[in-house]
Amino acid sequence: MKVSDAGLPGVKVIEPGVFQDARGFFMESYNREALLRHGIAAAFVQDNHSLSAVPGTLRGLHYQLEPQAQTKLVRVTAGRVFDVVVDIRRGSPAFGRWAGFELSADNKKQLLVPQGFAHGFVTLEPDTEVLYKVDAYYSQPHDRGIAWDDPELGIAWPLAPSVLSAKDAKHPPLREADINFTYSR
Ligand SMILES: Cc1cn([C@H]2C[C@H](O)[C@@H](COP(=O)(O)OP(=O)(O)O[C@H]3O[C@@H](C)C(=O)[C@@H](O)[C@H]3O)O2)c(=O)[nH]c1=O
Repeated sequence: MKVSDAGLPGVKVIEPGVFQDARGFFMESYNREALLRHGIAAAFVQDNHSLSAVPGTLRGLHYQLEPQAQTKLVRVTAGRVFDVVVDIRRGSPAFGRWAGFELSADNKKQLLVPQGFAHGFVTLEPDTEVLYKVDAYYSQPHDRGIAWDDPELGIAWPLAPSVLSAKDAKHPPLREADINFTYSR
């Protein structure tokens, strides 16, 4: 397993070791001890799985408020996404900065999204399936979003969304977002 820093503080790209043979492949998609060796101590409590049928489906940008903030470990098992994280921890030197990563069933890369980051993705292929672990349970009252097209974020999505939920069409820009994360170095 290879773990690399990925442009924003605490964001990491994880590349599991993949064993290919005549049957196909085998990999450990999650190993708590191996992640601990890289300082990733999140105690995951829930696994999520979504299917987006149409390329250009955009989900995001989502986060949960404290005390239900979530670390997310995101991967793709079918298709391909452009996955985006935004640092929304007030006081962070990277506040408002975004980073984007291609995650796919082929590259098997995983993205570690720390608490205090908004997260979203646009699918680049039909029938794309995204799986992710979270370390706090879903809580609808803590569920919040930021506009995917906030001009102050200036996210360079590789394609314009063709499918967006009614909820995701109505999020405020970061400047007006409800945020209660504290940044500590
Ligand atoms: C996220 C979530 C949703 N739900 C329900 C609420 C709703 O009825 C239905 C669909 O929810 P959403 O529209 O919020 O699903 P979706 O837009 O896929 O939300 C997800 O987007 C990505 C980008 C993330 O980062 C995730 O944390 C999550 O916010 O599923 C749960 O029961 N548990 C959960 O953990």
